[in-house]
Amino acid sequence: MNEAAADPRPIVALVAHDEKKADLVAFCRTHSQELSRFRLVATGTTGGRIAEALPQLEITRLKSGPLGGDQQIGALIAEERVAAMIFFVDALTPHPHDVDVKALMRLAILYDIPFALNRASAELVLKADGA
Ligand SMILES: O=C(CO)COP(=O)(O)O
Repeated sequence: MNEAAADPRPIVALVAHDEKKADLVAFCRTHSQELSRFRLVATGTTGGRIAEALPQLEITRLKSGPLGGDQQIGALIAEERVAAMIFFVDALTPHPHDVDVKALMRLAILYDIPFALNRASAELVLKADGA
């Protein structure tokens, strides 16, 4: 993440559980112009899916969520480098790394960053961030 210092754009973190990845890709397609004004950082698989579908969007991929990617985004939040987070949550499936997800949300709350857990909220967050 050394390139972060050279990129002055505020970070938007993008995450989606497996069953919601297609929805997040669709959201990113609809809002690709607005999103390109931010530095996009995503968990591994989510970032891969977005990059594959929308190669024009520059995106930094961290580790996969269950392998520490959620915690890496949490660390960026704790370093006060994240302007907003969009996390499409699958509310119907249990996840083995649920503690990581909870920790990530806790940091987003603690550091008072706007974060959206579904599409309707993501639309509002993106609008409110001046995109
Ligand atoms: O599991 C996730 C969020 O908790 C997302 O991680 P991936 O993008 O690697 O699937």
